[in-house]
Amino acid sequence: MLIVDSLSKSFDKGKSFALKDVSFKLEQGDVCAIVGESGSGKTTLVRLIAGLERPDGGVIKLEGKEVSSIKKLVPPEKRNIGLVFQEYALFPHFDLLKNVMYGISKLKNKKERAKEMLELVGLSGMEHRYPHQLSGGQQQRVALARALAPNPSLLILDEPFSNLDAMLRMQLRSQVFEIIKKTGVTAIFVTHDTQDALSVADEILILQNGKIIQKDQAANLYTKPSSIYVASLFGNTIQLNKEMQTAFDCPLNPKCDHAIRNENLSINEECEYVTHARVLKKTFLGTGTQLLLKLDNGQKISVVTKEREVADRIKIGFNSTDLLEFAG
Ligand SMILES: Nc1ncnc2c1ncn2[C@@H]1O[C@H](COP(=O)(O)OP(=O)(O)OP(=O)(O)O)[C@@H](O)[C@H]1O
Repeated sequence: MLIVDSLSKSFDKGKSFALKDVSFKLEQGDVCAIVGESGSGKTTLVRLIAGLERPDGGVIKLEGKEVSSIKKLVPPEKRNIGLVFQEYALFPHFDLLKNVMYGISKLKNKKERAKEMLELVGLSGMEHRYPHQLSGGQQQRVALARALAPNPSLLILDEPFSNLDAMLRMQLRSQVFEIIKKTGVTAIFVTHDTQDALSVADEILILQNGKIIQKDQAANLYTKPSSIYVASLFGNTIQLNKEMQTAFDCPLNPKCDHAIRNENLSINEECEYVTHARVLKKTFLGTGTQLLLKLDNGQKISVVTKEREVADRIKIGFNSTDLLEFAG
């Protein structure tokens, strides 16, 4: 459905690449999250797919047709791609119905379609309100209705929840992806929030310095990250370097790198590998406590525990089944 093949883009005459040799495919109905730190190339990738930039190399095909290459650039409005951005980009002087109708040029029954879309996003009855009369979450649902109205072959959502507070973000995230699944549209969702990505995407693509470093199903990315970097994107991870291996008395394969996830560390429980530690600092987080620990060999680590009451001296450990191993 979408094929991205060896895509490259630089902005300073080839001196540094914003994207380098990026290839992936999406099938009809796939929901793929693109995750990466600031500057990793997420926006450049979706701008290339949307036709807002021309690639320096590589090809993009949509529904079997070449839409981008060095030689060819099908304009954005001819790609049948729906876009939803962080800023809702609604017309303030149009009511909701007109805002949604705006995106539909080809369909005859524009009004019915716009009403249907507003109903889909849970805003029927509000057709004649103006954007300023809506909350941020409602405005983002209008933006989604507008993007879906022309029945796009691909929907791109670029950081759509960044402007919203945590509670609303969670609610809207599940509503939006329920709607996306209901319509069966293929979707690309750009985010720097790995929780967003894990909770909604079938597949996650990780970008680092303009390259794909892993593309996998959400559960696999969490359990089988390809590097410590990927592991640490999905939660607090403690690297088991030589000193840490000595502290826990767990000599590991020297040809590989190893790490353990914070949530797999046990406090004051029987484990295969244990050490003792002095608690230097306790910070109450509500759901648990963050501890700054000084292990008996002098290493300092920071961990989060669900315990609220923690003694000043503790036993800390983990089991070999929870080890993450990466080719060095
Ligand atoms: N129009 C441009 N001109 C020059 N350099 C650019 C341009 N657009 C992007 N870049 C550079 O390309 C690289 C990738 O940028 P991009 O905006 O794609 O990253 P991003 O992952 O979307 O970041 P963020 O999460 O901060 O939006 C960065 O080094 C950026 O400075």
